[in-house]
Amino acid sequence: MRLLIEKAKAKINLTLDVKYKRSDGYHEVEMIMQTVDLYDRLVFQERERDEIVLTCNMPYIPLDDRNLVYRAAELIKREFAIHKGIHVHIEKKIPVAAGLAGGSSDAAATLRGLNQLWQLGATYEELENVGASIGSDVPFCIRGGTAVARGRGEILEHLPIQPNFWVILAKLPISVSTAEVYRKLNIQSIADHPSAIGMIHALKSGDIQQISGCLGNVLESVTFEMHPEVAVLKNQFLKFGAPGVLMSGSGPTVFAITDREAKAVRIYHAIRGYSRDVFLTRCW
Ligand SMILES: C[C@@](CO)(OP(=O)(O)O)[C@H](O)COP(=O)(O)OP(=O)(O)OC[C@H]1O[C@@H](n2ccc(N)nc2=O)[C@H](O)[C@@H]1O
Ligand SMILES: Nc1ncnc2c1ncn2[C@@H]1O[C@H](COP(=O)(O)OP(=O)(O)O)[C@@H](O)[C@H]1O
Repeated sequence: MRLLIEKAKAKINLTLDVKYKRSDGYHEVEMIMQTVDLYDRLVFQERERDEIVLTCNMPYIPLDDRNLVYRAAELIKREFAIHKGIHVHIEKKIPVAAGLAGGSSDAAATLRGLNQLWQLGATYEELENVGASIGSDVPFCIRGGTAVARGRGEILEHLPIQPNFWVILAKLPISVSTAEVYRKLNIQSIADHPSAIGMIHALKSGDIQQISGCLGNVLESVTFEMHPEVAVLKNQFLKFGAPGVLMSGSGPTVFAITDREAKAVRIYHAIRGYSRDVFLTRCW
């Protein structure tokens, strides 16, 4: 029985803008997405029987078709008419319901992993198309890196840049519903729309002050209103001297960026006094 291991990396949104609410209920977005080097590990092992079996190191993650890994495996089996069984062990490190796309990245890793294990020959583009039916963030997570995401998040423009800075992530012990945050967003009241083009220029320049100045997320104020402690956490990061601080996605994770290792380590230790889930990582 063959065995395969895939990393499923977390993402952050360096910019997140919402243009309008669409007639299908989704929001038209423009976001600069960036993978960071914090990842779940997925171990795939073939089974004799034609079944999907999930196990996970975290007790409260559903192991049935509510899990995005299960849905991804089911989908790829149906799409490619595969009648084989698979056991996927999910070793979670990415906090759940955090705005870091942990579930989406696990689903993307499942599509990549099974494509390889069963030698299906699907291209990244084909996997992105399959992934879009699982969730808006899944297509980006197939390739990761740095990309502009438009549409509901599934229309991707991959950017040939490799940003080089430290990312300190902190998540408070609260869960945020993405659907609820989008529902509560009042698009008319958005005063400051972040510029994806501005961020692309800043990333190309590599200047951390310029990158920091371009960070922006229109969902921040919605989540801050629902959970004021997230705004407090952002202010703590700023007090510790982080050049750029932003909430990722619909939250509640807040991240800080810096190009100096000593500063990153200092901020990491300082913020641990305010939040239990803190990670010192890099973008890739
Ligand atoms: C906000 C973002 C930013 O990257 O990330 P997270 O905070 O979830 O990590 C994404 O837009 C989240 O994408 P994802 O979490 O995959 O969303 P989906 O499962 O497709 O949708 C969950 C729900 O969010 C709302 N939704 C999602 C995407 C979008 N462009 N417009 C929406 O209105 C819809 O109500 C949808 O039913
Ligand atoms: N493999 C998975 N890992 C984490 N959460 C999952 C997974 N599959 C389904 N979920 C569910 O998806 C929801 C959102 O999880 P996640 O992707 O971590 O959040 P976010 O989109 O905010 O980054 C959670 O309620 C969780 O129960």
